[in-house]
Order: sequence, then C-alpha cells, then structure tokens
Amino acid sequence: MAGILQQSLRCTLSGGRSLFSTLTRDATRSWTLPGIAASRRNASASSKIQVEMDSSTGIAVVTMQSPPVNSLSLDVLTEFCISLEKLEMDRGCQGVILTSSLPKIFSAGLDITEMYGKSPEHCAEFWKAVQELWLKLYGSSMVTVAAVNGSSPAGGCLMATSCDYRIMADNPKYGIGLNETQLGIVAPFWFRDTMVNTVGNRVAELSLQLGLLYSAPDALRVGLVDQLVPEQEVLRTAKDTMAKWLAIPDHARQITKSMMRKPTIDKLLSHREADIANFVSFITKDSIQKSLKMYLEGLKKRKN
Ligand SMILES: CCCCC/C=C/C(=O)SCCNC(=O)CCNC(=O)[C@H](O)C(C)(C)COP(=O)(O)OP(=O)(O)OC[C@H]1O[C@@H](n2cnc3c(N)ncnc32)[C@H](O)[C@@H]1OP(=O)(O)O
Repeated sequence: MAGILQQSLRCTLSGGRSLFSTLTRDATRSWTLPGIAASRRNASASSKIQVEMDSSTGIAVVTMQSPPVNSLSLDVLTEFCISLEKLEMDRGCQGVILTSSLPKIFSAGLDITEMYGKSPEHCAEFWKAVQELWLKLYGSSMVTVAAVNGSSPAGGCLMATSCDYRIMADNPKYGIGLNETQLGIVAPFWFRDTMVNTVGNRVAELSLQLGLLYSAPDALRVGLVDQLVPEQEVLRTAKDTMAKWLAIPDHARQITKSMMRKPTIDKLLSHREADIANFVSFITKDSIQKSLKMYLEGLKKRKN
C-alpha cells in the first residue's frame, strides 16, 4: 500500500519540490507553506505547519503551530498533506517526527467550527481532507514518530495513533483518546480500526463507547502510547527512537509496515465516497448540529 501511495504521490508532486523549500543551514532545510491559507480564503498568510528537514540524519520534524489549540481546520489539513507529500517524495527523508509548538497541547483534534453551521459541500470537502491526511500518514512509507507533548483528543489521537511509535510527555493532566461520543458524534470505522490496531478490540470498545480520554500514565497502561518521558525530553527521545528505527533495513521495514496496514487502508479506499456521504448526512442533521453547538458553548463556558 505504502508503495502504491508513494508512487501516486511521486506523480502528483514531481517537479514541485523547489517551490516551497529554502536552505537555512548546511544540512537542514526548513519550510512552511505560506500561500495555502491566503489563496483559499484571501486571508493573511501564516503557516500552520513547520517542517525542518535534517539531511544529515534523514529526519524531518513536522511541527503543528496553529494557535490556540492546533485544531485541524481545512487549511491545516491541506498544508499538512502537502508537507507530507513533499517529504514522501524526498528520497533523503526517511523519518518524520510529528509534534506541536504549543505548550500543553499536541492537537485538539478536528476543528469543530468546520463541522458546525457549514454547508453540505463544505462538510464534504472538509471530510475528504481528513481522509486524505489519514491515508498519507497511516500509509506513509517513512518511519513516523509522534512526539505527543500535550493533550491530544479525538482527531489529535488519530494523528498520533497513525504514527509508528508514540512518545508522550509524562504529565497526568494531558489527555489522549477518541472522545467523540462525548460530543454526541460517532468516530468513523477507520478511526475505530486505527484504535483497534493500536490497543486491541476490548480497550478500543471501552474507549470509543465511553469516549474516554486517558491521562498520560493510563494511556501508557492501555498501550495507547509506547513511552512516557519528562516533557522537556519528548523531542530528544523521539530523535533517539527514530535513529533506532532507521537502523532497520528500510525495504524490510517498509514491506512489513505495508503488510500490517494495507487491509485497514484498503477498507477506506474502497468506501471513500460512501464514507463522505455518510459523514455529510450525519453531521448536518439538526440533532447533531445541536450537540456540536452545546459542546462548543461548553468549551467557552469552561474558561469563564
Ligand atoms: C461523524 C463525525 C466524526 C467526526 C470525528 C471527530 C473528530 C474530532 O476530532 S472532533 C474534536 C474533538 N476535540 C475535542 O473534544 C477537544 C476540545 N478541546 C478541548 O478539550 C480543550 O480546548 C483542550 C484540552 C484541547 C485545550 O484546553 P485549553 O488550553 O483550556 O483551551 P480552551 O479550551 O480554552 O480552547 C481555546 C479555544 O479553542 C477552541 N477550541 C478548542 N478545541 C477546539 C476544536 N476541536 N475545534 C475548534 N475550536 C476549538 C475553544 O473553543 C476556545 O475558543 P475561544 O473560546 O474562542 O477562545
């Protein structure tokens, strides 16, 4: 699967690399995509995804930097996808570390305002972008490590569990899990499958039905994350871990990853349009819109 994905990515992006990258120092290239938000909404250009590629190690650090909570808006998803495509195309890049620039938050998950009060067409476009990012991350041929340096509910948890390995900051105040039912919404089958593939069926069933957010120690206990380290050591540990993964012969690791993940990816690929239609019909229901409204109001009230 990863190979197939990679091939199609190579076709999509061939020739586009130099458009976005700038050399900042000898072995390290860093880039952002300032034009995405601006061209979509005629808004001011500010990048939400920072990529720092170290060609001496073959490791790219992809940092979400979308205050206040790194919610996955359409702009963030689009920029994230392009950055991953670009890295997938780069033969010098073998590993991606995903992290956040925000204190205490990895990602608040999908941007609820993209699903509340929006047209069916907008919801369809948004959902397609969510699918696309998951396909790229879960199906990546590169080694992917999530450096979870803060809370990571719902779509944030999906991003982390789509990586090959998860290192989380050892802070019981940080929560991670698929809490969709708490919002009155239902995580789709590919969110569920990613969770099942990570923690097994029983823990996934409890987690999904109850919409559980696990504290960092509990997340380690149920296998939702692989390792806890002090907050200031999350990124360094991710780099050390990545070096170990990159020492494995790459073709053997890639084929093994593809073998493990292909059935899950194929399931979405063969039901992609139906999944979009299902999402749009569900999310635009009056009762679901009401639940989202109440949840958003609850978030705002918490602050006061
Ligand atoms: C078929 C349908 C399937 C759909 C699958 C859905 C997947 C999802 O990912 S749905 C999103 C689920 N996410 C959450 O439930 C997280 C909600 N947020 C939080 O719990 C907290 O914000 C936090 C723990 C992530 C951070 O807490 P804190 O630092 O205290 O920040 P605030 O709560 O004050 O939030 C600041 C600001 O951001 C807004 N906001 C938070 N999360 C989201 C979000 N996911 N989408 C959009 N906006 C979000 C929040 O409302 C505040 O806004 P203002 O009051 O305007 O400042």
